[in-house]
Amino acid sequence: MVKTKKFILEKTFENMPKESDLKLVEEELPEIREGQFLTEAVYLSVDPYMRAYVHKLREGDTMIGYQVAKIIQSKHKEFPINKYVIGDFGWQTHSISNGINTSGDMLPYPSLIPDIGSLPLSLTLGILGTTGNTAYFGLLEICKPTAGETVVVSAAGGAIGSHVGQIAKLKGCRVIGITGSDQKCIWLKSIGFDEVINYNNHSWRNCLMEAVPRGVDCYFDNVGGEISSIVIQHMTRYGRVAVCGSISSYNCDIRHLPKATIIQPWIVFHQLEIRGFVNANWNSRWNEGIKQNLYWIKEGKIHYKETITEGFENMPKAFIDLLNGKNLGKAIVKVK
Ligand SMILES: NC(=O)C1=CN([C@@H]2O[C@H](COP(=O)(O)OP(=O)(O)OC[C@H]3O[C@@H](n4cnc5c(N)ncnc54)[C@H](OP(=O)(O)O)[C@@H]3O)[C@@H](O)[C@H]2O)C=CC1
Ligand SMILES: C/C=C/C(C)=O
Repeated sequence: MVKTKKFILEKTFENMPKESDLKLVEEELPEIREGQFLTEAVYLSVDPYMRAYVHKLREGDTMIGYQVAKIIQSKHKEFPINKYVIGDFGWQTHSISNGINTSGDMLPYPSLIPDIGSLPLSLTLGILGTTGNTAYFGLLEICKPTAGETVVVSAAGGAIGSHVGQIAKLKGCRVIGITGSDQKCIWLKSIGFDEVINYNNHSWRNCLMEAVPRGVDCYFDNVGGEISSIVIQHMTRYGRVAVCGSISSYNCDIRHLPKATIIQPWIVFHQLEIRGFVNANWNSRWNEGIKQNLYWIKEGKIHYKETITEGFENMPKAFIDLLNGKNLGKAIVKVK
């Protein structure tokens, strides 16, 4: 009999989650049946959507999330023992799966991890997985940047933002990142961003104006709220906005969202295209994104960082750290 450890939602989050909202419990798993396999988690992904989607959970439910896991028992011919799998197994150490996605978000998981050579398996949760493909398809298919254009990306020091900026540079664009700390600004400059603005600096709006003298052609929006309203006011005619996320609102009760500057006049008179998207939109091209990002990493054209927290029991801390902006690049928990 195998025991799993898992985090359940003890208390629905109010504003910023607290560690006490989550409870670590143990549960005995049954023997696997024909068509099932048993996994042991190696890396857990730590993502903002866990906060945004938590309203779909009831108290007592296992927290949602993706992980890289090793198959330790199998009665499923497509998921053999000792292989590694990416699965929507939630915040738990051991899981039984029948190979079918149960989270309902339509990403192509569970699936065996792709061949990434000697690179760390954790990358398949980040730059060689969902965040990598979100950056790749969101930027190229919605913003459609062309050489010489100005691209702004918010949450630039995070997993998706840092990747978006580098792809835009590869396409010949001028790239401005907006992020929340000087340490992140320094790293982003070192990997090729033309300008990086710390939104915690009170003069950040002026810095943005100076950084985009010809206006913003493309905005990759990870944060929403006032930062995005300000960027959108600086867009050029026919500018394109890819709305990837709105993390500035995730900790707010939907009835008490912060007010942001009205942007409709700029949308109308500059004839902007603003489009939201979810990464699963490109499921049919999923491997194309992975292959391209792998190629860029191997060629040294794209750089990445991971913030790895050790220990399954530290998952709540890693999650709260992410919401507080403490991660540089992709946030991951290493189980052992
Ligand atoms: N549409 C889709 O298919 C997907 C969308 N997403 C979305 O993409 C965005 C980025 O995700 P991801 O790269 O995984 O996460 P990140 O690695 O970017 O981590 C989140 C970052 O957001 C920033 N942040 C937190 N609170 C605020 C705030 N109030 N205002 C501004 N910035 C804030 C912090 O950095 P800082 O120091 O800069 O404040 C933090 O590090 C999120 O909005 C997420 O929900 C993610 C996956 C798929
Ligand atoms: C599909 C992921 C969405 C967010 C909001 O993170």
